[in-house]
Amino acid sequence: MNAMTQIRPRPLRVAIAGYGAVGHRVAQALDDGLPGYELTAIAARDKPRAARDVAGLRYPVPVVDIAELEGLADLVVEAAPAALLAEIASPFLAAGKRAVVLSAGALLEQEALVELARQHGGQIIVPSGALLGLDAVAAAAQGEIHSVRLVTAKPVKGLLGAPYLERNGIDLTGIAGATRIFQGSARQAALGFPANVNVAAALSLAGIGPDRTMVEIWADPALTRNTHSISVEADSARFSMSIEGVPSDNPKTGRITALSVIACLRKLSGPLRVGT
Ligand SMILES: NC(=O)C1=CN([C@@H]2O[C@H](COP(=O)(O)OP(=O)(O)OC[C@H]3O[C@@H](n4cnc5c(N)ncnc54)[C@H](OP(=O)(O)O)[C@@H]3O)[C@@H](O)[C@H]2O)C=CC1
Ligand SMILES: O=C([O-])CC(=O)C(=O)O
Repeated sequence: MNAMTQIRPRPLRVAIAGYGAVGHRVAQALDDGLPGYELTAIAARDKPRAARDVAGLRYPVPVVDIAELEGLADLVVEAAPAALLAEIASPFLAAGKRAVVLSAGALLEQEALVELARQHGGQIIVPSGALLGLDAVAAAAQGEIHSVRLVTAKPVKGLLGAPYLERNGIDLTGIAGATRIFQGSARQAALGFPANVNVAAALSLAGIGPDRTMVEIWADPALTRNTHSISVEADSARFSMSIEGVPSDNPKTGRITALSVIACLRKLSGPLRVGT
């Protein structure tokens, strides 16, 4: 081979598990072209419906069951209901591959997945998702963090269906103003609101863990955006930040969540990497 020959690495094959608000947007970005990546498979619950949509992509890919994804890809983006996390991520991690995990709350109860990744040289990547500031929290965690607090406020329809509401007989439909509906640890928040506050879990994993990260959840009928405010006290810095996310087609999920996955993929493969 000529010493000047350039070997172009083959693109990383990406599978998307869950073709809802996040999966759909990430698939679109991959189909439009993300340098270093190639979309190769999608898992959906309603396969015929997803296949009809996927047929409209520039480069349609097979729509398959979750169990088939690992054979078709080097990395999986998990964008499915939280209960499916282990089923989606385990085969990839056991094969030493990477899993980008959106259902961060489920990860708190699935510590075996981290061990699986460790044993086989795989990696679980939790993107910033709908939150901000995880870079600063992770940096502060290299010193001593005294406290981390998250206050989440969502429009009522961004919270409906959460098991915590059902368990506690909380009916949000008639509330007149901003109402605090939960206060506790990130671990408790993840259990009670598995599809609503994955941000709390991600924050806790970046910082001082799910039992010391404190969370409040508010329902506010006057809000139109999913709002998350974090405040951190550490020996290196004190900071507070807020984000007002525009809901996506799924009112529970901010639009920025899928964009965070796309940015995360770019960061994993690009020649310039900015941020912790
Ligand atoms: N980390 C973060 O910051 C954030 C995380 N999230 C989390 O990200 C995940 C994805 O969110 P989002 O896209 O909004 O959720 P959606 O509900 O819009 O999409 C999930 C998709 O998974 C599909 N699905 C259900 N069962 C299966 C199955 N067995 N195999 C394949 N697909 C299946 C659903 O299909 P169907 O609709 O037909 O049931 C749906 O299309 C959720 O867990 C959400 O809580 C969301 C926002 C922020
Ligand atoms: O999108 C959001 O605002 C946050 C969200 O749903 C989650 O953390 O699960």
